[in-house]
Amino acid sequence: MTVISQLQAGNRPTPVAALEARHLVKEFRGFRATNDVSLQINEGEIHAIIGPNGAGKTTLFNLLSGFLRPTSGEVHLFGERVDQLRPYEIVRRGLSRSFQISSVFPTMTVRDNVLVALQSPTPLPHQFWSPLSRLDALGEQAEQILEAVGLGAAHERLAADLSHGEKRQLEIGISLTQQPRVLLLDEPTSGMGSEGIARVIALVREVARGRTVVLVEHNMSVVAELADRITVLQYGAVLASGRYDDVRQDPRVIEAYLGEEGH
Ligand SMILES: Nc1ncnc2c1ncn2[C@@H]1O[C@H](COP(=O)(O)OP(=O)(O)OP(=O)(O)O)[C@@H](O)[C@H]1O
Repeated sequence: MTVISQLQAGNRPTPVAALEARHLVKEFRGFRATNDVSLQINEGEIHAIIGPNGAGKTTLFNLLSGFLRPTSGEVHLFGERVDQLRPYEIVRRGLSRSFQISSVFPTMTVRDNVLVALQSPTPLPHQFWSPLSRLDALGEQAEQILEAVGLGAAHERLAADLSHGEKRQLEIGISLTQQPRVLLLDEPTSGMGSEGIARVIALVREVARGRTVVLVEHNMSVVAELADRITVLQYGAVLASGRYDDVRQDPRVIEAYLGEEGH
């Protein structure tokens, strides 16, 4: 390494870890679904977690968001250890997630779905019993969120009548009600056609402004479009982690996963 390159490397600002896994292990009756996973997700980045079916992506998401307690290891959110906290306590600290299985109430309107989420006791418990003026303010907030996720024109529709893609947009809107600094998205484009996928890519870019996004995603062109860095899981362990263009050339990754997809 030359002096100049050393200086350049030295001058690079140290990235701030938004979310960090340290030697995470999760065992289900002796089976290791998560096997010594350490990874750092930097503030402001879009980070994709990929891997073949059964590689442990959902389990890792559940560990990062407090829906599962690790067998061993730690999770840190902005430097604070959170792996022993309950999911709502983690939400209060700035992490929110969407689910592969829909969290939308089908018999309510799109707007009411967002309103209910805005009134949930997290992150501000005193909002639960709100005076009417407070509800007006929440109504405005709901409209802004719907606008942001591209559902501004759909607010009076029943959630059940939304297309699959629109439901995913609404789910992202619901996650945004908690004003997360870190947003976890579980397969945001699953089951979508190319038009829906293009819309979700644009939406994720939009919501990623000023926040950190971690997504589990099977569609490699979506990953290539969106991710600053990726982590590849295999058999519960990290196979590779880094910039997409570097990781996709890793022969182990090509063999384990990307090769299957013809990339
Ligand atoms: N609650 C559980 N009890 C027992 N085994 C489990 C449990 N949850 C997950 N597993 C196992 O852990 C492994 C990882 O599962 P996980 O759902 O995390 O993988 P994944 O990468 O998300 O898969 P997919 O891409 O198919 O959604 C699988 O072998 C699965 O059967």
